[in-house]
Amino acid sequence: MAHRVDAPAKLTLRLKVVGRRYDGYHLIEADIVALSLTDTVEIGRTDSGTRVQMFGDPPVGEATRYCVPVDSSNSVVRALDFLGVDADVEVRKRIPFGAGLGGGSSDAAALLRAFGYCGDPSAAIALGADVPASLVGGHVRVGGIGDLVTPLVEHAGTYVLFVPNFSISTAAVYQAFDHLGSDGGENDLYQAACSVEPRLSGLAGELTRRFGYPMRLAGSGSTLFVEATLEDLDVEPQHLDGHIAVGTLESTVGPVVVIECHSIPRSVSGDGRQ
Ligand SMILES: C[C@@](CO)(OP(=O)(O)O)[C@H](O)COP(=O)(O)OP(=O)(O)OC[C@H]1O[C@@H](n2ccc(N)nc2=O)[C@H](O)[C@@H]1O
Ligand SMILES: Nc1ncnc2c1ncn2[C@@H]1O[C@H](COP(=O)(O)OP(=O)(O)O)[C@@H](O)[C@H]1O
Repeated sequence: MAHRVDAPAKLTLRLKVVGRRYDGYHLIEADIVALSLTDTVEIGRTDSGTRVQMFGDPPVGEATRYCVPVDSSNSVVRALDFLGVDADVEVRKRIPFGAGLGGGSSDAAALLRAFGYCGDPSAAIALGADVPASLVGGHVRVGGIGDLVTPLVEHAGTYVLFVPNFSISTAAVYQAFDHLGSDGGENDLYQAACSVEPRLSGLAGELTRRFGYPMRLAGSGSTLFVEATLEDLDVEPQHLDGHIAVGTLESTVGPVVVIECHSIPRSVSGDGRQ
């Protein structure tokens, strides 16, 4: 019988780089919330080795189906290896990939949860920097390189995410940070992300002028976000999908997918520990 679990996206509300480790990884302090924007991971038994399939739910997830490999680099395949089990897994993607929303990490964490993983969340850092935070779920403070996770009092927020049609490499952003440092804002990676992808600052300026809200950067990008509703921004949703509302808008750097979603508590997004 198949077992189905949600894999929530995450939103980094604040990120400080506080140092660098011997191997070049960055030590961070970040506040992260789990979101009602989710992938769905369906796990079935197999008699013939692991099989992973990705499906994309339009309008947000469809590109992922073509762009995310299902080989040994896929976070789900890596999570099965980590557990030492085989399974037949179908992932329905709604979380845009490479957008700083932690979709790959969350799929891996969902799989660990589904198999009843009860080891130390920090050990799961081997699967990706955001996996320990995804395992704990809800509103958390993250330290170390992403491996030290402290649950925080739940934070109820509604957010509008602006997802452009370009992604930004996390590794390139951290590398740029080493040369540029921070501009002192709430996300230390903003200046570095804009240098790796110059379209980002243009888009942030354009959206700020259009909606009157200062744009915030999700993690290493490319998603920009505000704490507001689509109604506050006077944007009409074109598609309602459970706990999210989706629209699109044109910008000078191409189409932008607009998603309204809200934070979800640890009791439904993580391992439930308080
Ligand atoms: C910035 C954050 C904030 O939550 O998330 P994203 O916005 O990318 O989702 C994380 O630190 C990223 O998470 P994630 O994108 O999963 O990183 P990984 O794939 O594990 O690492 C990609 C690369 O980023 C660099 N890296 C990652 C994490 C870290 N603390 N220091 C680093 O220097 C390393 O070069 C690594 O090879
Ligand atoms: N299950 C997965 N879902 C999404 N991306 C994955 C997955 N497995 C591996 N990846 C790879 O991880 C990279 C980062 O994707 P993702 O986790 O969605 O973004 P981010 O790290 O920006 O939050 C992508 O380039 C993608 O090819």
